[in-house]
Amino acid sequence: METILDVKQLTMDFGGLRALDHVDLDVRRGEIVALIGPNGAGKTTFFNCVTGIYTPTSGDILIAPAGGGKQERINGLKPNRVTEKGMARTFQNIRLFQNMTVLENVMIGRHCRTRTGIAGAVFRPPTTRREEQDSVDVGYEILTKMGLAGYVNEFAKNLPYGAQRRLEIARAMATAPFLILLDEPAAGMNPRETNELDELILKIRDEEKISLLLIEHDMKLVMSLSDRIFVMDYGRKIAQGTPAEIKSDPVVIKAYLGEEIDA
Ligand SMILES: Nc1ncnc2c1ncn2[C@@H]1O[C@H](COP(=O)(O)OP(=O)(O)OP(=O)(O)O)[C@@H](O)[C@H]1O
Repeated sequence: METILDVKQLTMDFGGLRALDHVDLDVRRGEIVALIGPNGAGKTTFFNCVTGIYTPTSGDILIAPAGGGKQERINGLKPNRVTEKGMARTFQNIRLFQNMTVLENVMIGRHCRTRTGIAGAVFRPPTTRREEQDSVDVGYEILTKMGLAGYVNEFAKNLPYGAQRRLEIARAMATAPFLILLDEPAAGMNPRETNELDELILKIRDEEKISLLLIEHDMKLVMSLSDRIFVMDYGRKIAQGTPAEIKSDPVVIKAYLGEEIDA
C-alpha cells in the first residue's frame, strides 16, 4: 500500500518547550491510523503542524495523494492550502457555524473545491449558479451518508451533540479529501453515539475510500478501529504497531501507568 502521508522527524518547539521531538508517522492508503498518548503528549500539536496551523521547527511533512507519484513537502503551507491539497480535519472542541444551517455548514467545506470569487458571488453568472447547485447536491449526498439528512435546514446549534460531531466530519468530507484527521471524535459522546461513530468511520474508509488519522482517548474505539497505532509520550513517539502489539507493549503500559488500555 502506498504511503499518502509521511511525516519524518517532526520537531516543534514552543520557546523552551519541545512539544514534538523527532516524530515519525506514516499513513498508507485505505488505513485507519490512531495517534494516542497521555494528556500533553503532543498529539494535537502534531495535527496542528500537519494541517498548517503551526510551522514545525524542523522535519518533513510529505504527502502523495495521487499515490505512487512524487511526494510533495507541505511544511509551512497555510491551513486552507493544506485543505486544498486534500487533508481535512476536525477539532477537539466543536467548531461549527452554530447560526448557520446544517447544509450551509457542509457547503462551506465544499467551497474550497469551487472557483467562485467575490465577483462571481455578486454577479452570479451561470457558472456560479451551477457550482452552487453542485455544492448543494454534494452537500445533500454527504449529509445523507452521515445520517444527517433529517437535519438539513436546522441550525447547527439545535442539533444533538453526537449529530454536531458528525456534521463536523461531514464538513471535512465535503472538501473532497484523501485523508481526514479527527481530533478526539468520540469526546463527550455516550456509548450509543460512540458505536455509531465507529460504524461511520469504517464507512468513510470503506465506501468513500478516504483514509483516516485520529487522536482518541477511548481505547475501545481505538483498538476496534485502527489498522495501526502510534503512541506518543512527552513529545516523542514511544511505540507503533497493530492494536494487539500496542496492548501488550510494556513501554506503552508504563506510559499509561495504571490507566486501562486493555480495551
Ligand atoms: N501554542 C502553544 N504554545 C506553547 N505551548 C504549547 C502550545 N500548544 C501546545 N503546547 C504545549 O505542548 C505540549 C503538548 O500539547 P498538546 O496539546 O499537543 O498535547 P496532547 O497530546 O494533544 O494533549 P491532550 O490529550 O490533553 O489534548 C503541552 O505541554 C502543551 O502545553
